[in-house]
Amino acid sequence: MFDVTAGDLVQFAGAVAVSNCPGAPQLQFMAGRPNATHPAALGLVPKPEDPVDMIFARMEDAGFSPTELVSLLASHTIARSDTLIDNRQAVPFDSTPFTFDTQVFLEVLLRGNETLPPASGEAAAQVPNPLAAQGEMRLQSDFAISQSPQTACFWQFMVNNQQAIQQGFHDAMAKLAVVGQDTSKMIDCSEAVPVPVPAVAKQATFPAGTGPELLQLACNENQPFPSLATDPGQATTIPECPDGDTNLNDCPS
Ligand code: HEM
Ligand SMILES: [Ca+2]
Repeated sequence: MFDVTAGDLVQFAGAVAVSNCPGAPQLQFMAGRPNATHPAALGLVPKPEDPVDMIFARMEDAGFSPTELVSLLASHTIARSDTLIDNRQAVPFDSTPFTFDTQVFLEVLLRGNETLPPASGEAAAQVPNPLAAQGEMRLQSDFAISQSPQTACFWQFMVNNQQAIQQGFHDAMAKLAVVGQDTSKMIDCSEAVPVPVPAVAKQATFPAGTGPELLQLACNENQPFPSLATDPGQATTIPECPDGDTNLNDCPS
Protein backbone atom coordinates (compact mmCIF):
# COMPACT_ATOMS: atom_id res chain seq x y z
CA MET A 1 0.00 0.00 0.00
CA PHE A 2 1.39 3.39 -1.02
CA ASP A 3 0.72 6.76 0.51
CA VAL A 4 -0.22 9.09 -2.31
CA THR A 5 1.85 12.27 -2.14
CA ALA A 6 1.16 15.68 -3.62
CA GLY A 7 3.79 15.05 -6.29
CA ASP A 8 2.18 11.73 -7.25
CA LEU A 9 -1.17 13.46 -7.53
CA VAL A 10 0.20 16.19 -9.81
CA GLN A 11 1.91 13.65 -12.08
CA PHE A 12 -1.12 11.39 -12.24
CA ALA A 13 -3.54 14.26 -12.91
CA GLY A 14 -1.24 15.49 -15.67
CA ALA A 15 -1.04 12.09 -17.34
CA VAL A 16 -4.83 11.66 -17.20
CA ALA A 17 -5.39 15.20 -18.51
CA VAL A 18 -3.05 14.67 -21.45
CA SER A 19 -4.99 11.53 -22.41
CA ASN A 20 -8.03 13.72 -23.19
CA CYS A 21 -6.21 15.39 -26.06
CA PRO A 22 -6.57 13.54 -29.39
CA GLY A 23 -3.21 12.21 -30.53
CA ALA A 24 -1.47 12.24 -27.15
CA PRO A 25 0.66 9.28 -26.06
CA GLN A 26 -0.34 7.18 -23.05
CA LEU A 27 2.12 8.52 -20.48
CA GLN A 28 3.91 6.40 -17.93
CA PHE A 29 2.94 6.98 -14.30
CA MET A 30 5.18 5.93 -11.44
CA ALA A 31 3.86 6.33 -7.87
CA GLY A 32 5.84 6.74 -4.70
CA ARG A 33 7.74 10.05 -4.86
CA PRO A 34 8.20 11.52 -1.39
CA ASN A 35 6.70 14.92 -0.63
CA ALA A 36 8.96 17.85 -1.44
CA THR A 37 10.27 19.56 1.66
CA HIS A 38 11.31 22.92 0.21
CA PRO A 39 10.45 25.05 -2.83
CA ALA A 40 12.53 24.94 -6.01
CA ALA A 41 15.40 27.45 -6.22
CA LEU A 42 14.65 30.62 -8.17
CA GLY A 43 16.00 30.60 -11.72
CA LEU A 44 15.85 26.82 -12.03
CA VAL A 45 13.02 26.84 -14.54
CA PRO A 46 13.75 28.61 -17.85
CA LYS A 47 11.76 31.69 -18.77
CA PRO A 48 10.36 32.44 -22.23
CA GLU A 49 12.62 35.48 -22.66
CA ASP A 50 15.84 33.62 -21.74
CA PRO A 51 18.60 33.14 -24.31
CA VAL A 52 18.58 29.69 -25.85
CA ASP A 53 21.96 28.68 -24.41
CA MET A 54 20.75 29.49 -20.92
CA ILE A 55 17.66 27.36 -21.51
CA PHE A 56 19.77 24.45 -22.76
CA ALA A 57 22.07 24.80 -19.74
CA ARG A 58 19.21 24.67 -17.23
CA MET A 59 17.78 21.59 -18.98
CA GLU A 60 21.20 19.95 -19.04
CA ASP A 61 21.50 20.51 -15.27
CA ALA A 62 18.46 18.25 -14.98
CA GLY A 63 19.87 15.69 -17.43
CA PHE A 64 18.01 16.70 -20.59
CA SER A 65 19.66 17.17 -23.98
CA PRO A 66 18.53 19.94 -26.34
CA THR A 67 16.68 17.39 -28.48
CA GLU A 68 14.93 15.93 -25.43
CA LEU A 69 13.77 19.47 -24.69
CA VAL A 70 12.31 19.67 -28.21
CA SER A 71 10.43 16.44 -27.48
CA LEU A 72 9.10 17.93 -24.23
CA LEU A 73 7.99 21.04 -26.06
CA ALA A 74 5.38 18.97 -27.89
CA SER A 75 3.47 19.97 -24.73
CA HIS A 76 3.09 23.44 -26.22
CA THR A 77 0.70 21.94 -28.80
CA ILE A 78 -1.88 21.82 -25.98
CA ALA A 79 -0.87 24.99 -24.13
CA ARG A 80 -2.12 28.52 -23.61
CA SER A 81 -0.66 31.45 -21.70
CA ASP A 82 -2.55 33.17 -18.91
CA THR A 83 0.15 35.60 -17.85
CA LEU A 84 2.19 37.02 -20.72
CA ILE A 85 -0.30 39.29 -22.50
CA ASP A 86 -2.09 42.01 -20.60
CA ASN A 87 -5.78 41.46 -19.89
CA ARG A 88 -5.89 38.22 -21.87
CA GLN A 89 -5.98 34.64 -20.74
CA ALA A 90 -5.73 31.36 -22.60
CA VAL A 91 -3.56 32.74 -25.41
CA PRO A 92 -2.69 29.62 -27.45
CA PHE A 93 0.71 28.64 -28.86
CA ASP A 94 -0.82 26.92 -31.90
CA SER A 95 -4.13 26.97 -33.75
CA THR A 96 -5.25 23.63 -32.24
CA PRO A 97 -4.72 24.00 -28.47
CA PHE A 98 -6.89 20.98 -27.64
CA THR A 99 -5.26 18.58 -30.08
CA PHE A 100 -1.93 16.86 -29.53
CA ASP A 101 -0.82 17.37 -33.12
CA THR A 102 2.32 18.72 -34.75
CA GLN A 103 0.88 22.14 -35.60
CA VAL A 104 2.94 23.90 -32.94
CA PHE A 105 6.18 22.73 -34.57
CA LEU A 106 4.99 24.22 -37.87
CA GLU A 107 3.45 27.42 -36.52
CA VAL A 108 6.52 28.35 -34.43
CA LEU A 109 8.40 28.45 -37.77
CA LEU A 110 6.06 31.05 -39.35
CA ARG A 111 7.33 34.60 -39.67
CA GLY A 112 5.05 37.32 -38.32
CA ASN A 113 4.79 40.97 -39.25
CA GLU A 114 7.87 42.52 -37.68
CA THR A 115 6.59 46.05 -38.11
CA LEU A 116 3.66 45.48 -35.73
CA PRO A 117 4.28 46.14 -32.03
CA PRO A 118 4.14 43.10 -29.73
CA ALA A 119 0.92 42.49 -27.83
CA SER A 120 0.85 44.59 -24.69
CA GLY A 121 2.46 42.59 -21.89
CA GLU A 122 5.76 40.73 -21.69
CA ALA A 123 7.31 41.93 -24.93
CA ALA A 124 10.56 40.00 -24.51
CA ALA A 125 8.67 36.73 -24.20
CA GLN A 126 7.09 37.10 -27.65
CA VAL A 127 8.22 37.07 -31.26
CA PRO A 128 5.94 38.33 -34.04
CA ASN A 129 3.56 35.70 -35.40
CA PRO A 130 1.23 35.71 -38.37
CA LEU A 131 -1.80 34.57 -36.34
CA ALA A 132 -1.62 37.36 -33.76
CA ALA A 133 -4.94 38.77 -34.94
CA GLN A 134 -6.49 35.33 -34.42
CA GLY A 135 -5.26 35.35 -30.82
CA GLU A 136 -2.17 33.16 -31.08
CA MET A 137 1.29 34.00 -29.73
CA ARG A 138 4.82 32.70 -30.43
CA LEU A 139 7.11 32.27 -27.46
CA GLN A 140 10.60 33.70 -27.91
CA SER A 141 11.96 30.51 -26.32
CA ASP A 142 10.14 28.15 -28.70
CA PHE A 143 11.27 30.19 -31.69
CA ALA A 144 14.89 30.38 -30.48
CA ILE A 145 14.95 26.60 -29.97
CA SER A 146 13.52 26.09 -33.47
CA GLN A 147 16.43 28.14 -34.88
CA SER A 148 19.39 26.86 -32.82
CA PRO A 149 21.99 24.78 -34.71
CA GLN A 150 21.61 22.16 -31.97
CA THR A 151 17.89 21.70 -32.43
CA ALA A 152 16.72 23.22 -35.74
CA CYS A 153 16.79 19.94 -37.69
CA PHE A 154 15.08 17.95 -34.95
CA TRP A 155 12.44 20.68 -34.65
CA GLN A 156 11.72 20.47 -38.38
CA PHE A 157 11.70 16.65 -38.19
CA MET A 158 8.73 16.92 -35.80
CA VAL A 159 6.58 18.80 -38.35
CA ASN A 160 3.86 16.47 -39.64
CA ASN A 161 5.44 13.56 -37.78
CA GLN A 162 2.75 12.50 -35.30
CA GLN A 163 4.57 9.29 -34.42
CA ALA A 164 7.75 11.21 -33.54
CA ILE A 165 6.00 13.71 -31.25
CA GLN A 166 4.10 10.91 -29.50
CA GLN A 167 7.15 8.71 -28.97
CA GLY A 168 9.44 11.63 -28.12
CA PHE A 169 7.00 13.13 -25.62
CA HIS A 170 6.27 9.76 -24.05
CA ASP A 171 9.95 8.97 -23.49
CA ALA A 172 11.02 12.43 -22.37
CA MET A 173 8.04 12.72 -20.00
CA ALA A 174 8.85 9.35 -18.45
CA LYS A 175 12.25 10.83 -17.62
CA LEU A 176 10.95 14.23 -16.49
CA ALA A 177 8.37 12.66 -14.19
CA VAL A 178 11.05 10.94 -12.09
CA VAL A 179 13.86 13.52 -12.08
CA GLY A 180 15.56 13.29 -8.69
CA GLN A 181 13.58 10.21 -7.65
CA ASP A 182 14.80 6.74 -6.71
CA THR A 183 12.73 4.70 -9.16
CA SER A 184 13.61 1.45 -7.36
CA LYS A 185 11.32 2.68 -4.57
CA MET A 186 8.47 3.52 -6.96
CA ILE A 187 5.76 1.37 -8.43
CA ASP A 188 4.65 1.44 -12.06
CA CYS A 189 0.95 2.37 -12.14
CA SER A 190 0.87 3.28 -15.84
CA GLU A 191 -2.09 0.98 -16.43
CA ALA A 192 -4.23 3.44 -14.43
CA VAL A 193 -3.64 6.09 -17.12
CA PRO A 194 -6.48 6.02 -19.68
CA VAL A 195 -5.80 5.11 -23.29
CA PRO A 196 -5.78 8.52 -25.03
CA VAL A 197 -8.29 9.70 -27.57
CA PRO A 198 -6.92 8.66 -31.01
CA ALA A 199 -5.18 11.19 -33.22
CA VAL A 200 -7.28 13.16 -35.65
CA ALA A 201 -6.57 11.81 -39.13
CA LYS A 202 -5.28 15.11 -40.45
CA GLN A 203 -1.91 16.10 -41.87
CA ALA A 204 -0.26 19.26 -40.60
CA THR A 205 -1.39 22.26 -42.66
CA PHE A 206 -0.50 25.90 -42.97
CA PRO A 207 -3.34 27.73 -41.22
CA ALA A 208 -5.52 29.77 -43.57
CA GLY A 209 -3.86 33.08 -44.32
CA THR A 210 -0.32 31.65 -43.90
CA GLY A 211 1.84 29.59 -46.21
CA PRO A 212 5.30 28.24 -47.00
CA GLU A 213 6.58 31.71 -47.89
CA LEU A 214 6.54 32.52 -44.17
CA LEU A 215 8.75 29.58 -43.11
CA GLN A 216 11.84 30.45 -41.11
CA LEU A 217 13.92 27.32 -41.62
CA ALA A 218 17.30 27.02 -39.91
CA CYS A 219 18.21 23.36 -40.47
CA ASN A 220 21.38 23.22 -42.54
CA GLU A 221 21.34 19.51 -43.19
CA ASN A 222 19.94 17.92 -46.30
CA GLN A 223 16.53 17.36 -44.76
CA PRO A 224 13.64 18.28 -47.02
CA PHE A 225 10.81 20.18 -45.37
CA PRO A 226 7.48 18.36 -45.81
CA SER A 227 5.18 19.60 -48.52
CA LEU A 228 2.03 20.74 -46.73
CA ALA A 229 -1.30 22.08 -47.91
CA THR A 230 -2.73 25.41 -46.74
CA ASP A 231 -6.17 25.47 -45.13
CA PRO A 232 -8.67 27.28 -47.34
CA GLY A 233 -10.49 30.41 -46.28
CA GLN A 234 -9.67 33.91 -45.14
CA ALA A 235 -8.22 33.47 -41.68
CA THR A 236 -7.94 30.65 -39.22
CA THR A 237 -10.31 30.60 -36.26
CA ILE A 238 -8.76 29.20 -33.10
CA PRO A 239 -11.27 27.35 -30.88
CA GLU A 240 -11.73 28.48 -27.30
CA CYS A 241 -13.19 25.13 -26.25
CA PRO A 242 -12.49 21.53 -27.23
CA ASP A 243 -14.65 20.24 -30.05
CA GLY A 244 -17.85 18.64 -28.78
CA ASP A 245 -17.39 19.70 -25.18
CA THR A 246 -18.68 23.03 -23.99
CA ASN A 247 -18.95 22.12 -20.33
CA LEU A 248 -15.40 22.88 -19.29
CA ASN A 249 -14.85 25.62 -16.76
CA ASP A 250 -12.44 27.51 -18.97
CA CYS A 251 -14.92 27.82 -21.84
CA PRO A 252 -16.63 31.17 -22.26
CA SER A 253 -20.16 31.14 -20.91
C1 HEM B 1 12.16 26.03 -22.63
C2 HEM B 1 11.43 25.71 -21.60
C3 HEM B 1 10.05 26.23 -21.43
C4 HEM B 1 9.63 27.53 -21.39
C5 HEM B 1 10.48 28.79 -21.45
C6 HEM B 1 8.18 27.50 -21.25
C7 HEM B 1 7.39 28.62 -21.17
C8 HEM B 1 6.03 28.60 -21.02
C9 HEM B 1 5.21 29.76 -20.79
C10 HEM B 1 5.72 31.17 -20.64
C11 HEM B 1 3.91 29.35 -20.72
C12 HEM B 1 2.68 30.22 -20.48
C13 HEM B 1 2.43 30.34 -19.00
C14 HEM B 1 1.29 31.32 -18.76
O1 HEM B 1 1.46 32.49 -19.10
O2 HEM B 1 0.21 30.90 -18.28
C15 HEM B 1 3.92 27.92 -20.90
C16 HEM B 1 2.78 27.14 -20.87
C17 HEM B 1 2.81 25.78 -20.84
N1 HEM B 1 3.92 24.97 -20.89
FE1 HEM B 1 5.82 25.58 -21.20
N2 HEM B 1 7.77 26.20 -21.23
C18 HEM B 1 8.86 25.40 -21.32
C19 HEM B 1 8.88 24.04 -21.27
C20 HEM B 1 7.78 23.24 -21.03
C21 HEM B 1 7.82 21.84 -20.75
C22 HEM B 1 9.10 21.03 -20.64
C23 HEM B 1 6.54 21.43 -20.57
C24 HEM B 1 5.98 20.06 -20.25
C25 HEM B 1 6.62 18.96 -20.49
C26 HEM B 1 5.69 22.59 -20.77
C27 HEM B 1 4.32 22.57 -20.71
C28 HEM B 1 3.52 23.69 -20.77
C29 HEM B 1 2.06 23.63 -20.70
C30 HEM B 1 1.19 22.38 -20.59
C31 HEM B 1 1.63 24.96 -20.74
C32 HEM B 1 0.18 25.45 -20.75
C33 HEM B 1 -0.41 25.66 -19.43
C34 HEM B 1 -1.87 26.06 -19.60
O3 HEM B 1 -2.42 25.92 -20.71
O4 HEM B 1 -2.45 26.54 -18.62
N3 HEM B 1 6.48 23.67 -21.04
N4 HEM B 1 5.20 27.49 -21.08
CA1 LIG C 1 -2.12 21.54 -31.13
